[in-house]
Order: sequence, then structure tokens, then C-alpha cells
Amino acid sequence: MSQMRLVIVGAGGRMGRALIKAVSEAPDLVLAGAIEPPGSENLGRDAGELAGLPGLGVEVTDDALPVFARAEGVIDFTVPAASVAFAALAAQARIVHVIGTTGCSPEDDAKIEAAARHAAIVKSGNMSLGVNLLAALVQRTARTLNEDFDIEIVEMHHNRKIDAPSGTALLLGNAAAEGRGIELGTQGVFARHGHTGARRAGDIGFATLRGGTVVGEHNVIFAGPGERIELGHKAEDRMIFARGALTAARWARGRKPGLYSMRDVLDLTDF
Ligand SMILES: NC(=O)C1=CN([C@@H]2O[C@H](COP(=O)(O)OP(=O)(O)OC[C@H]3O[C@@H](n4cnc5c(N)ncnc54)[C@H](OP(=O)(O)O)[C@@H]3O)[C@@H](O)[C@H]2O)C=CC1
Ligand SMILES: O=C(O)C1=N[C@H](C(=O)O)C[C@H](O)C1
Repeated sequence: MSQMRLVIVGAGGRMGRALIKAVSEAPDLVLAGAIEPPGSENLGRDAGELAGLPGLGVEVTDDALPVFARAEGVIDFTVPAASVAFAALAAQARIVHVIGTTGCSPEDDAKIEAAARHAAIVKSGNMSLGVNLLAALVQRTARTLNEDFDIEIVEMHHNRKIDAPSGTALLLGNAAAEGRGIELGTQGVFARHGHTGARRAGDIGFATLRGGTVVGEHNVIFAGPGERIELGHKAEDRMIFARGALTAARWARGRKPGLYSMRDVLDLTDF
């Protein structure tokens, strides 16, 4: 099979640079374009040099559509408004779209779902094998433990992160809710302050920490009467997300249009 031609959008970001490196290390993939927003200081630079590598002969541009037209997939770790716009363009070009962007609103997700009628989209709040395995374990644990076990999710990230709770915390919260047969929308508690009253049985609580250069840490606590189970994950290097995103792109190549998750890619749905 020929090399898969991939475009990296948000090429100058923390994840964009990791993705350029990951593509350059993969013999079955080739960088077909690198996109940054209008006004970015990175426009016109070589994508390889942007990622601290030798030149790759790919110039960073803000003109996505002609680049998408010559590619088979786009990898997108940007911001919600950009991911919604790129989903429409990728659908128009009928190419694979891998979305790692977090903080999407229900309205953003509805637009991405509409785009998935025309192209294969893989979207996940975390592209790592470890977190997706953790989500399956959390779902299974929540299915076994009843409401005597309070579920709390604690996450910590670097001080540049702009959304909370993290996409991963929400992914894990949804896995716990699914295991327990409840809705996160009605039973998620995202902040506590002041005289909150006692904890409501069955709720799923979230706590968000921000500081330093932490890549990403998540802990799911099942606190029961006299015992506590903790399931967690520590990301040490952004390359785990980048390599996961490339695995998703390969998996989605030639697949029929639809909205897929990383648990589909990793075959972790039937746990
Ligand atoms: N699912 C997963 O496994 C992971 C998800 N993430 C998520 O990925 C996202 C990005 O994270 P991170 O790399 O740390 O963030 P950064 O802020 O470092 O990078 C975002 C990049 O997107 C660019 N961008 C913004 N708007 C556009 C646009 N319209 N067109 C092209 N590029 C655009 C930014 O450019 P500029 O700075 O010029 O605005 C920037 O280069 C976040 O939502 C984060 O939560 C992160 C890691 C793993
Ligand atoms: O912004 C980040 O850095 C990360 N974002 C994702 C999230 O919101 O969960 C994934 C990872 O934890 C890093």
C-alpha cells in the first residue's frame, strides 16, 4: 500500500510539533501539509524545522482546502471552532479526519457528527492506548460497584491548558456513567465551593488541577465504605497522543463515513 498522505493542522502547537515528528518517523506515512491560522508567525516556515527536525520541504500555510484536496487524512489538535471548520473541509475533500481537540460544546459536536456523514472521523479526548484501556477498566469497575462507592475523578495538566475538566476526565466520567447505567449530564458535579451539603449518592465528581509542565494525569477513585479503589494514568510524553492519532488515521483509511472513537480503533468496545 502507498504511503498515507497526512496534513497536520495546528502545526505550530505543542501537539502539532509532536505530530510532525511522529509522521516523519513513520515509514508508511508522509507529511502532505502543515496548517496554521492566518496571522501566525509560523506561516512560510518549513514544517520540519518547526518541529526541531531537518527540513521536510513542506511549507506552513493558512490555505487548507488545496492542501486537503491532495491528502488522504488530516490530524487536528487545535481549538473547537477550528476543528468544526476543518471537519466541513475534510468532509468536502472526503478525507479521514482525526480530531484530538477537547473542549467542544454540544453544538460543535453536532456539526462534527454532521460532517461524519461524508467522511470517516475519529474523535477522542485522549488518543493514548493507556487511557483508552483505563476507560474500559473504569466502565467495567463501575458496572461491578454499586452506589456505595462514590466516584471522583481528579486530573492535573500544565498551566497552558485552556479547557476544564480535561477531555480525558470527561471520557473517563462517561465510561463510569455508562458502566453504572446513569447519565453524566445529570450526575456530573464539576465544581464544589462553600456550603455544598453532603455528597449526593450516585454523583460523579470532578476536580481539576493546573500547574507547571504536567503532560496529563488522571485518577478515578471509587471510594466505598472502608475501602477505596483507584485507577489512574500518567502521561509522560506527548508522543503517546501523537502516535495514537496516527494509528487512528491508518485505521480510518478506506473506512466508510462515520464518527468513530479511539475505543473503536483499539477494539476496546466489548470489554
Ligand atoms: N486527544 C488527545 O489525545 C489530546 C488532546 N489534546 C488537545 O489538543 C488541543 C491542542 O493542544 P495543544 O497542542 O497543547 O495546544 P496549542 O495551543 O499548543 O496548539 C494549538 C494549535 O492550534 C492552532 N490553531 C488554532 N486555530 C487554528 C486554525 N483556525 N487553523 C489552524 N491552526 C489553528 C494554534 O495556532 P495559534 O497558536 O497561532 O493560535 C496552535 O498552533 C487541545 O484541545 C488539547 O486539549 C492535547 C493532547 C492530547
Ligand atoms: O491539553 C492537553 O495537554 C491535553 N489534553 C487532553 C485532555 O483534555 O484530556 C489529553 C491530554 O491529557 C493532554
